[in-house]
Amino acid sequence: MPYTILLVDDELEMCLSLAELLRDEGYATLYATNPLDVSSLLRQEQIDLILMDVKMPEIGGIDLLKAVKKSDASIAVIMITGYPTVENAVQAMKYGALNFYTKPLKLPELLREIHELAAARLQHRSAVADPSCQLITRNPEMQKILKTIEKAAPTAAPVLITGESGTGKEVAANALHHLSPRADRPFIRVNCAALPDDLLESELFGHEKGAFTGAVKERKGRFELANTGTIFLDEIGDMSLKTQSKILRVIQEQEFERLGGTKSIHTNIRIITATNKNLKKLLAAEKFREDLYYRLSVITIHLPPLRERKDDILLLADYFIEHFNRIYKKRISGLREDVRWFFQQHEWPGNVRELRNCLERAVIFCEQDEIGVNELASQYAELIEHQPVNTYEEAFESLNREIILDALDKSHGVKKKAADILNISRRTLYNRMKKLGI
Ligand SMILES: Nc1ncnc2c1ncn2[C@@H]1O[C@H](COP(=O)(O)OP(=O)(O)OP(=O)(O)O)[C@@H](O)[C@H]1O
Repeated sequence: MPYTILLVDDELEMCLSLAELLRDEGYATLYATNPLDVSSLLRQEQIDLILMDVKMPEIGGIDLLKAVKKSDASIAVIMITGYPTVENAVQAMKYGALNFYTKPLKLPELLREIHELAAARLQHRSAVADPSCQLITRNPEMQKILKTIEKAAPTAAPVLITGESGTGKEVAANALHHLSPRADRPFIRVNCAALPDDLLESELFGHEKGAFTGAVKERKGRFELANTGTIFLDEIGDMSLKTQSKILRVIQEQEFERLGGTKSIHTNIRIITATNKNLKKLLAAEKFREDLYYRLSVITIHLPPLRERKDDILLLADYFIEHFNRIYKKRISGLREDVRWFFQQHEWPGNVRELRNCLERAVIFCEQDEIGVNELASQYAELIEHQPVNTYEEAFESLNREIILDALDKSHGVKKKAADILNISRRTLYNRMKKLGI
């Protein structure tokens, strides 16, 4: 998607000449001569930057700036005026404008600033498109979680992510980092369950030479390496009370010492934690410090298990098939109907990870156009075989009906949209609806 600039000025001439100039520079442009049109444009288009006149008859630029920032703080705004006053410039900066230009415009300066803004935004977008931080979903609960991630990301507030193993906690942590102003700083993950206590502490805080047998030279810990960036403490529920108290101190004082050291090391990091344990239960059993829990859970995100968001199963399946098609140079078009049906019935105890692994294997073994039972690992093939045969047709039909009705509901009855949601052609949708008597 190109970098899109919206021009808001009551002088049409000004809009047209700037739009042409910016288009020549490779940007997509839109313009509004009436500032009252801006809110609907913001809803319809993905706008990256607004160049806004300060003085307009319908609504003042400063009020419009406030409204824009309230609706989406990530949109950059540059104010332009023919009548500069110190008060206006101060107000513009106060409410989040990036700069304040006076007419006649110093074009080279303005263009340079726009190029820089566009480069940063496009780099940020490609980081967000990185699969390690892309949560694929169409589930309404998960959509709310994506909104929370977007809101929480620009802050430095600690985030606690809970959910069963394989639900995407690490992906969410990655997204939080990549959407934050720390995106180009380190993102350091530590699996707190993987190491015994002493080793974990040395891993987290580093050690001085001779701190313990085997510490032949000094070593920086993960907190030091993550300085100015984000540290992601995974499986926090498995951490000992002793290590918990040390983490609490880092949060409270933003300082720590290496093992065997006396010098305090100052650190500026954002902490994201995750666990698949029930921390409330650990609190009750006094296995997790309450004070630390409250420090870590300023923002909490709970990722539901895959069985509670069945509408994501086929979407994720298609996504993984595409992904592994690229890796293994295959051209598999999808799942055979009986496998699709089974995928929606299965409980997926290993959640998205299990689905991903299942499909990686299937793509490797598949020699046909679609993945059938034979390409699935034996445990799945057995499960499919043991499905009661007489109810299969019925169950399949009722499930199919449910999925189609759900898509029609989501698309407000627009069949083209429903077909897009289901990732099938409009003709296939019509045929299935006819067959099911919808
Ligand atoms: N919504 C999603 N979209 C795309 N990929 C996903 C999604 N959720 C999970 N994954 C993929 O599933 C796998 C497991 O996800 P992840 O490692 O984030 O889970 P987790 O909750 O951190 O698991 P654990 O508790 O075992 O560490 C990863 O390969 C990840 O890329």
